[in-house]
Amino acid sequence: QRHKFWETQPVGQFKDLRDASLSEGPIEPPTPISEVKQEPYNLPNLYEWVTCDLSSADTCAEVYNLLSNNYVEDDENMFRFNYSKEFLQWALHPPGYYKTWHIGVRVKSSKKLVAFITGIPARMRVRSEIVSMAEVNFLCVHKKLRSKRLAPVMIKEVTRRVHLENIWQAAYTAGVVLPTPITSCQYWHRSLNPKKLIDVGFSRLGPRMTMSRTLKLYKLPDSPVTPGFRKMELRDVPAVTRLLRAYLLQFVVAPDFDELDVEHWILPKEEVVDSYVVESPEDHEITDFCSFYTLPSSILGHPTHSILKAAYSYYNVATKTPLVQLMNDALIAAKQKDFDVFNALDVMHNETFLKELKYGPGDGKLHYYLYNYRLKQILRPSELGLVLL
Ligand SMILES: CCCCCCCCCCCCCC(=O)CSCCNC(=O)CCNC(=O)[C@H](O)C(C)(C)COP(=O)(O)OP(=O)(O)OC[C@H]1O[C@@H](n2cnc3c(N)ncnc32)[C@H](O)[C@@H]1OP(=O)(O)O
Ligand SMILES: CCOC(=O)c1cnc2ccc(OC)cc2c1SCCC#N
Repeated sequence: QRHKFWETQPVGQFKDLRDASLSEGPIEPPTPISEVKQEPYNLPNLYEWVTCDLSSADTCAEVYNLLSNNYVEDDENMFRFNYSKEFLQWALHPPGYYKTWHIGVRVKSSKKLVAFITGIPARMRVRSEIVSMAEVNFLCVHKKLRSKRLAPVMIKEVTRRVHLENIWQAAYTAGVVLPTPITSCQYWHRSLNPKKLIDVGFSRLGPRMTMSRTLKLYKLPDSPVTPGFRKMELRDVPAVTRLLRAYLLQFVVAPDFDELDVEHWILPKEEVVDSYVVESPEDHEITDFCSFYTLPSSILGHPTHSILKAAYSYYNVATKTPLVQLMNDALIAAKQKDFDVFNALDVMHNETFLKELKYGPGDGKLHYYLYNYRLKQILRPSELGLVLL
């Protein structure tokens, strides 16, 4: 199919896939900042660019409402992601962020926010290369303005603003297939509240299964079983950083986190991100950690249920505790916090525990992309060490 916009972009093109002569690395060289377009791209007349300051409660509320009503829905329109305001501030204010990369489009007359796209800076490792990238996310055009080719303008504008900071690569995910995924991952879901998932129509009672038999199947202990399993604290940041950096080295693409990054991305934040460490009772060494983030979804058109409370597996490292036991404790911790479902992608070592812990495969796929960086061949999900929000 024709990708009229994406065919113009420095991304792996489908026709290149069989051309083994193409080398791995940047597709286009950087250009001098003076040659980067200095002024914003043209929008259709009725609209204007705005930089969204997420530290402003009013602007954050406008962004929240736009996404809450117009962001990603599953193919059956059963759910729509409902990122919270606190989550958006966390996701968009990492160390070194640029306010100018939080880009909105308003209607000139009414000042209504009708489109949004964001970038955050990230130091990424691709094989043995450390590459400064933008992580692009939260691309959203109001439902009433779809199919007007606004998305390519949003993408070109965030690209321009990233170029102005002398960054030439990006990473992003999408549920849609675009030129060209570096890998395609599968979502897996572990029921924590099977009755609610059946009520909303996501799950169905298995054949020869009663509701009570189903509840029993997914029942978990009341508290984590691993000795020394506790909430992560600020004092654990150095140890968790060491564990995570060593663990991520085995993957082809992974973030190059330092202690400041770990403090921002992994330290627990109420209703945003939860993380636990295993502190060995003998020598108080931190041997393992697990983490998950909170991303609720609106349940569309249900008479009694309006919100699905979903936890998403984030970064997990097990060096002494079996990974399956660590991840079962994560399930137990999430159930204690009243989550309805625990979701995980088949990235990193996740496929080693999914079936044993009673995850079921989802029907959606998540494709990962790099902008202006070619990989010689597509990766297996287990070669990917990156989770985007
Ligand atoms: C060096 C720095 C570089 C930084 C930039 C890096 C790249 C960052 C790239 C962005 C990464 C975002 C990651 C992210 O946020 C996570 S993926 C979530 C994207 N958002 C949603 O799905 C929300 C609901 N949908 C919408 O708001 C609209 O449908 C959107 C805005 C998605 C498209 O609006 P529309 O009104 O439905 O469509 P037109 O305006 O008429 O435009 C059609 C063109 O847009 C292409 N399209 C459609 N969906 C796309 C998607 N998810 N990524 C990229 N491209 C996408 C499509 O292929 C076509 O191009 P083609 O003709 O070539 O095929
Ligand atoms: C019960 C299992 O499904 C989800 O948790 C869920 C929730 N909200 C969504 C909103 C938009 C959406 O659009 C793709 C999917 C979901 C999904 S399934 C894929 C995410 C995961 N895991």
